[in-house]
Order: sequence, then C-alpha cells, then structure tokens
Amino acid sequence: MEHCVPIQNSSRSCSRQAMDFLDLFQGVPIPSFQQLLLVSVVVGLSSHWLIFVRGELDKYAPRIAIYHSFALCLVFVAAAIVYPSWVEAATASLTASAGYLTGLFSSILLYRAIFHPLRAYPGPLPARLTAFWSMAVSAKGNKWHLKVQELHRQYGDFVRIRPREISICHPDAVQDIHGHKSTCIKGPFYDINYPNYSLQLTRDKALRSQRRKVWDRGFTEKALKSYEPRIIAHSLELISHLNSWSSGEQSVDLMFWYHFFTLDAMGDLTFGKSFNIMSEQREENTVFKQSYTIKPLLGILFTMPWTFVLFQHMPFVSGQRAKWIRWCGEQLEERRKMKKDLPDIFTYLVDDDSKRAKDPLLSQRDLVCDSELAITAGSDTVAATLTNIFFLLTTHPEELRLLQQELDPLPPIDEISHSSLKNLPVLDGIINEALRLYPPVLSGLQRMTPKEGAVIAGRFIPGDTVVATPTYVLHRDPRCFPRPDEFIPQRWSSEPELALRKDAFNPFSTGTFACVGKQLAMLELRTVVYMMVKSFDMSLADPVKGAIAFTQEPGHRDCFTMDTPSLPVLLRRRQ
Ligand code: HEM
Repeated sequence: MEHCVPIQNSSRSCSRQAMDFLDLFQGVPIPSFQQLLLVSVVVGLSSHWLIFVRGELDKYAPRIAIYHSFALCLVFVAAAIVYPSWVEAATASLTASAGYLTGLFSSILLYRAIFHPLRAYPGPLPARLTAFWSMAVSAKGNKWHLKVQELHRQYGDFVRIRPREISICHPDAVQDIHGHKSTCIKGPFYDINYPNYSLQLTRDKALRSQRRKVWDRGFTEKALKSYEPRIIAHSLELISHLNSWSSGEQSVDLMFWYHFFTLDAMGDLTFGKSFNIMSEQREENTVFKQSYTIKPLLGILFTMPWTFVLFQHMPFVSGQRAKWIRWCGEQLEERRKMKKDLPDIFTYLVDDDSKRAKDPLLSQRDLVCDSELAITAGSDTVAATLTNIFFLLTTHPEELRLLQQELDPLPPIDEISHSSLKNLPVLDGIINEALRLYPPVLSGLQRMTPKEGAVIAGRFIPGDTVVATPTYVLHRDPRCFPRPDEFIPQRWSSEPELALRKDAFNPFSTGTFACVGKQLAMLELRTVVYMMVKSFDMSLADPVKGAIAFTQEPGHRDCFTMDTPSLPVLLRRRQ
C-alpha cells in the first residue's frame, strides 16, 4: 500500500498560511528510507560524472560548500513537510545525505583507482585515491619533501603522489616542465587567492606575461644597482646589532636576525621605508609574527589547495587575512604619497597605475597582493638560505676557513660594493651548495600539462595532469650530484665531476615563471655572508643540539617556502 503525506494528522502546530502551503503536498507519496537511499546514491553518482569529474573546481570550494549546505537544508525542509514526525524527518535527511556522499565518494574512489588516465602510474594506493593522504603525511611535522624522496626511491622516476598529480624526478623534466619551451601552465595550486591575483598566483597566460613585464622592469641591472646602497646599509645595520653579542659568551639566534634583516630590506624596497624590526626588535608584536606561527598549518593546507581556499573564508581567518591585506594597502598608500629620489620595486609597479585603471583585471587589490608577494617571497627565502649557509659553515670549519681566505683581502665592510663580491668561486660555491642541499622551496612547483598532453622526460603525460619536479629530491639525486648529502662547495668550481647534471639544480625555478628576484637575492646573500664572515668568528652554541635540530628534529619544514630550525651561535669579533 502507498503511504501519503498525512498533513491533517500532523501533531505539529502551524499557522494558517503554512497549513495552506502544506495542503499542497497532501497526497504526495512518502518515499521509504530505502527508496530515499537509492535515489540519493544515484544523485551522488551523477554529480560526480556530470560535475566533479569534468574540471578543476578547487577555487570554487567555498561555493561548493555553500551549495551543499543549502541543499542539505532544503532536503531537511522537504523531509519535515513530507514525514509525519521530526525524528523521521531528521532520519530521512541523514539517509539522503549519507546516500549522496556514498554515491559521490564511491564513484570518485572507483574512478581514481580503475578508470583514471593516470592509473598506469605507480604510487601508494591511498595517494592514488585521495589528496587527503598527502595532507595527513604533511601534518606529521611538515616533511612532505622527505616522503616524496622515499616514494621516488620506492617507485622510480614517475610517481603518482596525488590522484591528479605526477611527481617526476628526472633532470630532463626540469626543462620539459619549467623551461621556456614548455607548454605547461601553472597548476590549480595557483588559484589559492582566488578571486585575487598576485603575479605569482596568476594562471592566465596573457595577463601574467603583461604583469611580469612590469615586474621585470623593477629587477633590471640598473634597478638593482640603485637598490645596492640600501641593501648594504641594512647589512651594516645587521652587523652593528650583532656586535652586541660578539663577546663569545652569550648566544644569539641568527635565524631570527636574518628574518629581521630581510623584512627590513624588503619593506624598504617595496614600501619605501624599513619596517625597523632590527632597530626596534619588535617582531613579536607584528603581523609577521602571526604569519610565522601559522606557516606550518598553511604548509599542510597547501598540499590540497581547495582546503586552503576554504580555510581563508572561515570567519576568524578571513578577518585576520583582511587585516593583513588592509595593512599592506595602507603601506602602499603611504608609499604612493612619498617623493622618492631612488627608485624601488614599487616605483615600477605603481607607475603602471595608468594601465591598471584601463584594465579592470588589474585591480588595486591585485597590486596589494603583489606587495604582499614581494614581502613574503623576498624575505622568507633569503632568510632561510642565510640560516642554512651559516649552519653549514659552523659545522664545516674547513670551508669557513677557505671562505675567510677568499674574503679577507677584500675592502672593509663599509667600503664594499657588490661588483667585488661577484664571481668569487668559494663564496658562490657555498651559496649554491646551500641552495642545493636546502632549496627554500622544497617541493615541486605545480604545473599542468596542456589539453593535448605533453612528453616529459621521454614519457607521454596525459592532458590536464598536474606535474612537478621535486626540487629537494632532484638536488639530492646521486645521478645528478654524486655524494649528494655532503656539503662540497667545490662541486661548483674545481670538482665539476660532482655536479653531473647542473640542469637539475633549480632553486629559483626556470623559464617564464622563474623567480624574478634571483639577482636581488644573490646581492643580499653575497653581501651578508661577506660581512658576517669578515666580522665574526662563529660556532654553534650547542654543537650536538644544533646538528640534531638541522639534520633530525625539528629539521626543515616544508611549508611551500621552507621553515628552518633556530640557529643559536656564539659570535666573536674578528680582528
Ligand atoms: C634565495 C632566495 C630565493 C629563492 C630560492 C626564490 C625562489 C623562487 C621560486 C622557486 C619561485 C617560483 C615560484 C613558483 O613558481 O610558484 C620564485 C618566484 C618568485 N620570486 Fe623568488 N626566490 C628567492 C628570492 C626572491 C626575492 C629576493 C624576491 C624579491 C621580491 C623574489 C620574488 C619572487 C617573485 C615576485 C616570484 C613570482 C614570479 C612569477 O610568478 O613570475 N624572490 N622564487
């Protein structure tokens, strides 16, 4: 016998209009829970095949979450109308939701395991089924780069590390994926700031190349020459602060000071004024402190970009983000009002305002995102590299001695120019070797093959596949760099047999999307290393603890840009 909606029998009290509305449903058959389950499983399956499998939806995560919540409410309201009691209505809504999710996820899992175009690529089963696996791995101490290394050792050069993503550990893949001739575009990771776009987080090719031209003007040789005196001034300031710790009795954490230094330098070059973090040592109270605290969490979310997009929309987080963006916007406004004799990065970007006004895609908000990019990309990476260089020098006194021999004959630190620091084999060898062992962007940069697919490292990869070269793993591949885990700066000069595939060395990336600030970074690195080595003798405050911190726990953390351990050292002023 068929069951119908028993409106008149309902024990719930309703207003007159509601009763009239409910009357409309009188006689509608009440589906049994089994029927409901079956229908919702079919809806789940269909939504996978009709919607989710058809394209990338990462950036729409908040919208998808809202639509689903809305649909759940609708189901509950419908159930409340149709079923005679609240308990039944709630059970029906739960049954429908469970059925929908079962249909959707079993279809997704089955498709990824059996029918997916990447099914032939090896990789651990959980990685092939869901990106949550990489997130779970990353949540255990942000060691994703080490996991990828382990996977390549187990499965070979091509590993399916996520359902849609292949990690390719082969030196040829660097040019095939990142080089100027590559047909790959940026992957879904680069939508994390949607609907805002910084230069780095712009996937549209035409818009990107237009913006990149503007950025490039801020990093020409002439522009860099004009930044040099400011970088030298900030480096001298760093040395003068560190002088107060140079009795050799009290330890000082270089990791913090390098962050202070790079933030002040980038504040100066971006907003036309130093943040004065070194002089006021007020980092504790700044927005920067917050960004360090949440960096490991962001590193975990980045492994599955749509979770980051969702996270950003959460009430508390979006408030914090809005605060930071507002702060960048204010700095930018102040910078606009400044009359500057010397150009800085934003002389070039702000000068481009006329173009921005004409092009609605280049909004004020995008400019703010660009300023945020300059600060974060330009500070974290250089600070991490300086920290790593000085860990390596304090643990390899012979290399430190060779560096001192090279740098000691140079002019005193307050008379130096960058031209005398270029092409010094020991200095450049040490910087390269630190970047090889500890690339500040440890994991692969997501790129996506074009619709028609692409041949990468001799193998055809289907279209719309996310691909990456795992920088850390490639840098430590013995086929490219024999004795890969050893610090041997000479491999970049007198011992080329230890750098068999220099093209696998890719700390700044390469091709159209390569780091725009590479030369500025080299200017900062050479200047600070030179001044530090010329000014101080140094040793780890606690050699055993220090070595463990860098090589075991906590070690380096993969948070897109690297997070380094602290580096407490004893400094002694050199005569
Ligand atoms: C040791 C220091 C540095 C390293 C290892 C480094 C590394 C990188 C890498 C690997 C990328 C590519 C990121 C991607 O494709 O997602 C990149 C991009 C970028 N870097 Fe650097 N970077 C360093 C210093 C700097 C400095 C000092 C600046 C100055 C502002 C800077 C600004 C940028 C910008 C704006 C981009 C985006 C370029 C684009 O998408 O066209 N970087 N960097």
